[in-house]
This record gives sequence, structure tokens and C-alpha cells, in this order.
Amino acid sequence: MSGSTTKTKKAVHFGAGNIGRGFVACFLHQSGYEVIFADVNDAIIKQLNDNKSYRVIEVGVDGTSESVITNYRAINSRTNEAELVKEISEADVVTCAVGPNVLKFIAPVIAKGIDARSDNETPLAVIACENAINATDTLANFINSPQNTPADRVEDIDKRARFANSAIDRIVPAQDPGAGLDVTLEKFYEWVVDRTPFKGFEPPAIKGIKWVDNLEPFIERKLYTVNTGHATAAYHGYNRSKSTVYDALQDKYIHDEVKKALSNTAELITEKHGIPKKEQDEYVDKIVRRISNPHLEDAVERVGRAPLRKLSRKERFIGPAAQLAEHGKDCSALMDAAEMAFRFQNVDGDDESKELAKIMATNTPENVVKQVCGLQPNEKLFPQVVDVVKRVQADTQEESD
Ligand SMILES: NC(=O)c1ccc[n+]([C@@H]2O[C@H](COP(=O)([O-])OP(=O)(O)OC[C@H]3O[C@@H](n4cnc5c(N)ncnc54)[C@H](O)[C@@H]3O)[C@@H](O)[C@H]2O)c1
Ligand SMILES: O=P(O)(O)OC[C@@H](O)[C@@H](O)[C@H](O)[C@H](O)CO
Repeated sequence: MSGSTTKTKKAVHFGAGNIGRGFVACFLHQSGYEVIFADVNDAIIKQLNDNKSYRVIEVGVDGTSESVITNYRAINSRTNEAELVKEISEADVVTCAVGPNVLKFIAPVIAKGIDARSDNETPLAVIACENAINATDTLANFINSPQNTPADRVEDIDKRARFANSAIDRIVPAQDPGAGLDVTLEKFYEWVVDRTPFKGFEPPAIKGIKWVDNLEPFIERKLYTVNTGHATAAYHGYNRSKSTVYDALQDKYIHDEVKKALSNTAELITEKHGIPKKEQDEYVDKIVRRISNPHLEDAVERVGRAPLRKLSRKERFIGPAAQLAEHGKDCSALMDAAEMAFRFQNVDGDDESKELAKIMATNTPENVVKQVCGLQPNEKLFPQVVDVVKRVQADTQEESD
């Protein structure tokens, strides 16, 4: 018998929520990694540490299937930093699915973990799994900022870590409160990651990842089709008192609005990325079928959550609409959907929708558009969004009179 032992692969995953437990950790587990969840929610951390397994349940028109996830632990990243730094210093992979606005909060502990690594090991692979363009770059910029990593350590940080952007696609609704750790989700998934940061190394072996040399077409097509369509259905649905995205899409008016918004973005995607029209049409049809899945109880409030983020410059409405408007192309359905997003105000449990209501009540339309959408008056889309904001402000004023 040889005395050698194989080192267990280790992944630290930030965010033990829906996509974290249901997708990222599931694939890490199935690829042989021990998963260390880092979260700030004590209830989830306790549940994970008290239960040796949970189930991931895939539902779709062709039935249900289950996987069992084991070999994990959980750490509170806010109160147990030293332990987490040690785990990161020994890990092979760090992933996160915490929401784009949370990246700045997880950066300090990741920076300390990276700094504690040896220069002679394979560098840590850092992959952010958020719905945002180049979220890993955003995280890396926080990690490399002077508060988190001294300049002389940033210089050769690539000896200790490699940062790869990704596009992640799987619909995971909010879970039934009685489900415990189990996660019910759709069968479809796509996880595309930029291979180029791993020059000189093999990228980590993770089942389900498609490695590509040019991520931009994948992330833009995903965000501006799946998420544009999803958010269009959710915001129109919310304003027509629908509970779920499925309910919303049963309404012919909303269904047509979704198709129109996706026809706006298809024009951009096919031209900008050279994707054949037929391929994009098939992709759109598939997305409309996926978001209409009757087996997923996906509340319009979850899909519409965080409207300030969703109305921002690079996001699912303004991102494609600004590019279309610059070329004199139609973005009217995107503007209609953005209008519904501006009306998503004071929703229970959604801080951004409360903040949006305050911004709308206390600013001129022009300032709202600058502040919320990051657009400037010299951009062609600017006056169109100003008109949208004026309409919403006038209606809100009328309702309060
Ligand atoms: N749910 C989906 O269908 C889906 C699909 C693809 C991508 N995403 C993206 O994944 C991300 C997470 O979405 P979700 O639906 O899983 O949300 P979620 O709310 O279910 O999970 C987020 C988790 O992050 C944790 N968290 C918050 N602050 C933290 C911090 N400072 N440190 C560590 N953990 C922290 C929360 O406690 C929660 O457990 C978002 O960017 C979302 O856009 C979601
Ligand atoms: O996660 P958000 O808030 O950016 O968007 C809500 C949903 O559209 C999103 O979570 C989808 O379910 C997911 O992106 C599907 O891949």
C-alpha cells in the first residue's frame, strides 16, 4: 500500500441561498469538492451544520429528479473571519452568489485568504456567479483595492489567484419556507466561464462549466434575453396584480410585451455578436417556455427584486436600450418594461423599491434618469427615459391627491 494520500479538493462558496445551494454547490459537490459555505444568515448556517445532506429537486414538464448533496460545512463570514481566511488560503476554488451589491462586503475576507496563500501552489480560481456583466472583475477590483490588498501584493496576485468572469443561468425560485435546505429548481442550466485567466494552468475541473475564450456574447445574450424577458414579465405582472411569472405569462398582453421586448434585444444581440437570427429566435422561444414553467412558483416580487439595480446602466433594460437608441433602433418595448419597473415602488421586503419611491418623489425626471439609470443628457436614450419617469411621477402624484 502506498503511503500517499490524495488531497480533497476544497471550494469556498459565498451565499448559501437559492442558486448557491441549488446550483453552484451542487455541481461543486458532484465534481468531488468539499464545499465550505460562507454566509451571514445564522439560521441557514446552523441548518447546514446540523444536517449532513440536502436535496436538489429538478422539476419540469418531463418529470422530477433529485440529487443529494453531502460533504459540506458552513461558516459565518461576518463573525468567523479568521477561520474563513484559513479555508480560503487552502482552497482550490472560491465562488459566490450573494447578489452584485454584496461583492464589496465579501472582498476583504477573500483578499486576506488570497494574501495568506503560498506563491507555489496552483492559484485559487475565483468565479463570481451573479447576474451581472463581469461580476468577477467587480469583485477583483474590490479585492485589489488598497483597503484590502497592499499595492506590492496586488502586483503579483496572479501567483495566488486567478479571476474568471462567468454567465450563470438556472431559474431557482424562492423556496417554500417548509422546505428546509432542499432546493427545487428547473432542469435547464448553463454555466459559462472565461478560460483565458488560467493561462499556464488547467482551469478547475467543475462539472457543468462550459469554458470559453470570449464570454461577452454569452453573458450579454443571457442577461438581455433571459433576464430581460423574466423582468418584463415580472414588472408587467406586478402592475397587473399577478402573483407569479407563470400567471403573468398567461395574460396575452404581458406575453406579447415579453415577446416584443425580446425582439428589441434580439436585434442588438444578433448584430453585435454575429449570432444568426434563427439561433436567437430559437433561444428566445426556449426562454419564454422556461419562464412559463408551470412547475416553478416564481413570485413576481423575487424576479422584480432590487429595481434600482435592474434599472441601472448596464442592466437588462437600459443596457440594451441605450445601445439600440444610439443606432436609431426600436427599444419601445424595453421602455414600456422600464416604466413598469419604475412603478415597482414600496414593495414589502424590498429596500430598493422603497428607495426608488423616495428618489421618484424628490427628484426632477432628469435627475432620476441620471441617478438611477446612469444616463447622461447627450445620450440618445435620455429623453425617452425622462418621458417614462414623467408619466410615472404624474400618475403617482395623481394617486396621492
Ligand atoms: N435564483 C436564481 O434564479 C438565480 C439564477 C442565476 C443567478 N442568480 C444570481 O445569484 C445571486 C444570488 O441569488 P439567489 O437567488 O441565490 O439569492 P438568495 O437571496 O437566495 O441568496 C443570497 C445569499 O447570500 C447571502 N448573503 C448576503 N450577504 C452576504 C454576505 N455579506 N456574505 C455572505 N453571504 C451573504 C444571503 O444570506 C443568502 O443566503 C444573485 O446575483 C442572482 O442574480 C440567481
Ligand atoms: O437574480 P436577479 O434579481 O438578477 O434576477 C431575477 C431573476 O430574473 C433571476 O434570478 C433568474 O431566475 C436567473 O437569472 C435565471 O438564470
